[in-house]
Amino acid sequence: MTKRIVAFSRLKQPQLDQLRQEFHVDYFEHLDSTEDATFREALGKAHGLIGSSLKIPASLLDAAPHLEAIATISVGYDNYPVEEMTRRGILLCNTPDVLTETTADTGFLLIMATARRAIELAEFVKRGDWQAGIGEPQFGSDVHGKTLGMVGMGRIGAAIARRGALGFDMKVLYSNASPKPALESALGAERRELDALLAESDFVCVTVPLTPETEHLFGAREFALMKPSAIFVNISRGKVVDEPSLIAALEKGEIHAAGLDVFEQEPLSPESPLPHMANVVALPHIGSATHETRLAMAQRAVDNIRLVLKGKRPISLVNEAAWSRK
Ligand SMILES: NC(=O)c1ccc[n+]([C@@H]2O[C@H](COP(=O)([O-])OP(=O)(O)OC[C@H]3O[C@@H](n4cnc5c(N)ncnc54)[C@H](O)[C@@H]3O)[C@@H](O)[C@H]2O)c1
Ligand SMILES: O=C(O)[C@H](O)CO
Repeated sequence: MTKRIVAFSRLKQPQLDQLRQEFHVDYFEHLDSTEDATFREALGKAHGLIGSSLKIPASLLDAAPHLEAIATISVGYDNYPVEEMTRRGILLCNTPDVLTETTADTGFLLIMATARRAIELAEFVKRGDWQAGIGEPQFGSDVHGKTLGMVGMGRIGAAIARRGALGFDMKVLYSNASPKPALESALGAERRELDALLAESDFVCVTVPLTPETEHLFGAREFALMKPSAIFVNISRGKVVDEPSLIAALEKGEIHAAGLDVFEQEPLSPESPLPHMANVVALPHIGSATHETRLAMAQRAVDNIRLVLKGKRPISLVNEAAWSRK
């Protein structure tokens, strides 16, 4: 029997062809909702599911009685019902490593663009406002030599810290679930409790996953602990931040500026004050969005699902417990 895969995100033709050589593929290039009737019908026969950027509720698993694995084209997996998948023996595979450096580049882009006001001042030139030499009203803040506070020192956190310490001579502080002695020796990084890190850092950069523990980790209390000159950068997930508290902190001058790739609601509503604030750089969740990296992520997801459906261990597995039950 040929196994069946439902693909619910855009894949390149060679990747689709690769899947089609071994499996029957129901391909939904643009799927807006898991309520779509044709999608649900295909899911009823599917052994594998591959895609990204869609919330998969636990109840959807009832519509997929033959499902063996989901391969998400992302490292983050907060929009999947991991516990319920494990209970049912369904594997969840993700795409770590292949996107680490690109996402770290985007994190550092936010640090630089926000500190040096690059977007705001590029708009100033575009509007024709550059009429004379620039002066203090256009000055930014230095990045080199400052203190970088990493909240989350995993793959992406470490890659941003490395850029800061080795490329920009920054002092690196970090808060992480476990100590990182190798990074302490290599980068001179120092571990801090979150409150101390917030009080000491010039840049606070968030790279934790979204979990019940990290949801709204940043609220009014945390922003009040930061320096008035601090720049806050979020490259992880929007829900790690209580957005009204961030907006209030920026408005009151409790912190100086913010660089944001992710938001509580995506796409960000045009009604949100954030993209209209001069001291905010807002990007549309492009952490990993380069041609090279998105291709590598999709290929990793394709490789993961092919392996699982052939009875082999995937390259990147989130729920080990589901594998050990096989
Ligand atoms: N903006 C984007 O496009 C984009 C791209 C890739 C990843 N991400 C996000 O970045 C996250 C991190 O990716 P990664 O590959 O670095 O993951 P990772 O698992 O390697 O690193 C996460 C780190 O956070 C730490 N952590 C967890 N809870 C914490 C807490 N409460 N306080 C301090 N540290 C805590 C963990 O110990 C771990 O070291 C992903 O889960 C995803 O949500 C966003
Ligand atoms: O988690 C991830 O991989 C990124 O957010 C891209 O979707």
